[in-house]
Amino acid sequence: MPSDATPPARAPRLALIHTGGTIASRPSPDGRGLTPQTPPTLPGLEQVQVTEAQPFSLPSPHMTPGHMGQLAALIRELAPTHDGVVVTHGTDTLEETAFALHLMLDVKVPVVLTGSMRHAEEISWDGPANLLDAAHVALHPHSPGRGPLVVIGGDIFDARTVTKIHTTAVDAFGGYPGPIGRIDREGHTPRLHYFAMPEPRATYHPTHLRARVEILYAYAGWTGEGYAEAAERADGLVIAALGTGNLPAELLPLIQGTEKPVVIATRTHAGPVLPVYGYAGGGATLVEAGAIPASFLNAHKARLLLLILLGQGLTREQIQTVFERDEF
Ligand SMILES: NC(=O)C[C@H](N)C(=O)O
Repeated sequence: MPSDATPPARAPRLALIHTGGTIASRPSPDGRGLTPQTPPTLPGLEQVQVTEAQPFSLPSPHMTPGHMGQLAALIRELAPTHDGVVVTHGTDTLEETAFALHLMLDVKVPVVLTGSMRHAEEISWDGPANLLDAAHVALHPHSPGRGPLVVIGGDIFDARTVTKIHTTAVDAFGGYPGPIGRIDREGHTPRLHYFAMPEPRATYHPTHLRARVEILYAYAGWTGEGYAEAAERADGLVIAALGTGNLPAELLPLIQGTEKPVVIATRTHAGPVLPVYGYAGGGATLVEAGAIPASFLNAHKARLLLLILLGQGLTREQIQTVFERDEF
């Protein structure tokens, strides 16, 4: 063989992990409604070597932090021998799994989550296009270093900010400030653009994911019903508070009396929690009472961060520092 002969480029290797969701669902034969049954087939990627795995097949409302930990372990195992990883997942809790992986995984190859809003027997079945887009994104040279990504309807989201914004629409995902990239196809050729450079991020290595963290949802007229019981049985609380992180006055003494970490997120769909109001229950008084602002994380992502930090054995003060410095 001549010495300058270049070996043939090897086929890209993609790990495709199925976990269930509508992308794997069909109407069940007994007429009970949609249930996960058959994982989708990846269309039109002949030159790619695909390894498939199905650690479980769940509707995503059945996902738990334990499943997320199992998925993270499987991705760690597959990543060294693959160029990219795609995870198919139900859309209801997809953002939670994406964020848990974001916090726990430091693999070098891109990890991309996708799902579908319509099932395989519907006319507008969006599974194949989302899966193909996700595979292209996972194997694209500009994708590494961005943490786990979510690809739906051609939009590429990061795990920190993505959220499900519609219960039925095909473009069901959004979040503030929006997609970090976009994938389209010119004929069969993918065209991918990112709108920003990758950023460094902190990862965590919890020894367990069993901490009990509960979410309480604030509303006008809440006088703290359910708070004492939740604070008693949980290891930490997250409150989906009002506006910039404010609560009715009755919550202030309850938070003052809680030793366990209490994180204040907002039920408002965009923007940070900021301790600016000084009336009883205003954000400034809650922080003074020891509550931890969730920055721009929604309540369910703040819950996962708190659960992971508790599982790593961090103290209340260390947890506060992670939230304060946006170390996620
Ligand atoms: N579109 C979907 O995947 C919704 C479904 N309920 C799930 O999350 O499993």
